[in-house]
Amino acid sequence: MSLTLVIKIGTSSLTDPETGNLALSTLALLVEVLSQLRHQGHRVILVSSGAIGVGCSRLGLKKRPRDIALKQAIAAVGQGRLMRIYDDLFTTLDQAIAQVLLTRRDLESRVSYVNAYDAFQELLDLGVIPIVNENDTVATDELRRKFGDNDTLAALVASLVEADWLFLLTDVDKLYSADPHLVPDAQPIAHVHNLEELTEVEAGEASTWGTGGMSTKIAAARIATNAGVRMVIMQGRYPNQIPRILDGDEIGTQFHPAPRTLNARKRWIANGLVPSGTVVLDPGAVKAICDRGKSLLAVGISEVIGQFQVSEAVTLCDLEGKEVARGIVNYGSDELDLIKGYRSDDIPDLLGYEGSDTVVHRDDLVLM
Ligand SMILES: Nc1ncnc2c1ncn2[C@@H]1O[C@H](COP(=O)(O)OP(=O)(O)O)[C@@H](O)[C@H]1O
Ligand SMILES: N[C@@H](CCC(=O)OP(=O)(O)O)C(=O)O
Repeated sequence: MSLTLVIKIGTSSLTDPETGNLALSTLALLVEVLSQLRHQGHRVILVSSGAIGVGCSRLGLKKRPRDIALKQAIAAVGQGRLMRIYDDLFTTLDQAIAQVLLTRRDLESRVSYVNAYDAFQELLDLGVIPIVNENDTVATDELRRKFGDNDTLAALVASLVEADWLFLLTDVDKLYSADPHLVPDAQPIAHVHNLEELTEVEAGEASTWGTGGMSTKIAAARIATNAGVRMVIMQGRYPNQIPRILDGDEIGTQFHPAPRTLNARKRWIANGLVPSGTVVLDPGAVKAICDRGKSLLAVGISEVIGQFQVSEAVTLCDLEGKEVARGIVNYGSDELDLIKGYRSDDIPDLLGYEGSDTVVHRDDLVLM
C-alpha cells in the first residue's frame, strides 16, 4: 500500500551540538532511507530545519544571534547550503528533490492553501521528494505570520496533504514525563491515545515542558492527530527505524490519530487560518454546537475578545477559556459586541440592517 509520509528533522539532529558542523552520517542515512521508501512506492515529504544553524556555521558565528534581521540573513545563507547538500546526497541515489519554502500567510488564504496542496500533489505524483522549510528570510514574528517552529509547520503540511504518518526526528528517543536531560528518572511514554492525558503531565512539569523543545511537538501532535495523521517522536540519529515503525515495531512515542472526519475546507479552517480573536460562549451555546451540531447564534455569546473583521477566523471558547471550536464569523467584533446575548430576530433593530441569522454557520465551524 502506498502511504503518504512526512518526516521532520530538527537542527539538534542535523548538526553536531559541540561544533555546529553538519551531522553527515545522520544526513546520509536519512537520505538513503527516504529514497528507499520512495522506491517502495510511498509518497515522501521531508521538512528540514537547519537553515539558521548551517548559516551560522558557514559564516563562522559561534552563537545563534537574537537580532531578527540578522537571523533572516543567516537563514538565507544556510538554506542554500542545506539544499546543496541534500541535492548532492539525493542525486547520488538518483532521487529528485524540490525546495518548498512556506510562510504562515501562504496557508491562511484559501487560494494559496489550495495552490500549495496542488503543487505538493504534482510533486508527489512526479516521484519527487519535496524538502520544506519555513521561508525564514521573509516571515517575521512582528507580522504574526510565522509558523514559529518547524514542528508546527510539519504538522500543518501533514494535514494539508492528508498524510498517513508524521515522524518528528529529534535528539531524544521518546517523549518522557519530564525532560530526560534534567530529570534522570523521567518515565518514557510509548503511546498517547488522548492528548488530554498529557495535559495533566504537562501541567505538573510546566517549567520543563515549557523550556524544552517538547511543547511544540505536543502542539504539533494536536494538529496532526486532529487531522487523522499518526505521529511519532523518535531519535533522529536512527532514521532507519522509520521502516521498522511502519512494519509495526513499537519505537519512539506514537500519537494515535482521531478518525478522519473533516473535509478539506474544514481542515483549512481548523489549521490553515490563524484566529484573530476569541468569542466566549455560554454553556447552552457550547452544548448546541458541540453536541447538536448547530450553528452559533448571537444569543449564546457572553463575551467578545480582540478586534476582528467579518469573514475572519475566531476561537470559540467556553466560560473557562477552553477552546471548543474554531470558525469563520459573519460579523466583525464591533457588531458582535452590539448583538451578543440577543436573539437573531433583534439583530436588524440593533444594527440597522438585515444581518446574517448565524454568527458562525455550522459549515464554517470546526470542533477542536
Ligand atoms: N518531556 C520531555 N521529553 C523529552 N524531551 C524533552 C522533554 N522536555 C523537554 N525535552 C527536551 O526537548 C529537546 C528536543 O527538542 P528540540 O531541541 O526543540 O529539538 P529539535 O531541534 O529536534 O526540534 C530534548 O533534547 C529534551 O532535552
Ligand atoms: N526554520 C528554522 C528552524 C526552526 C525550528 O523549528 O528548528 P528546530 O526546533 O530545530 O526544528 C531553520 O531552518 O533554521
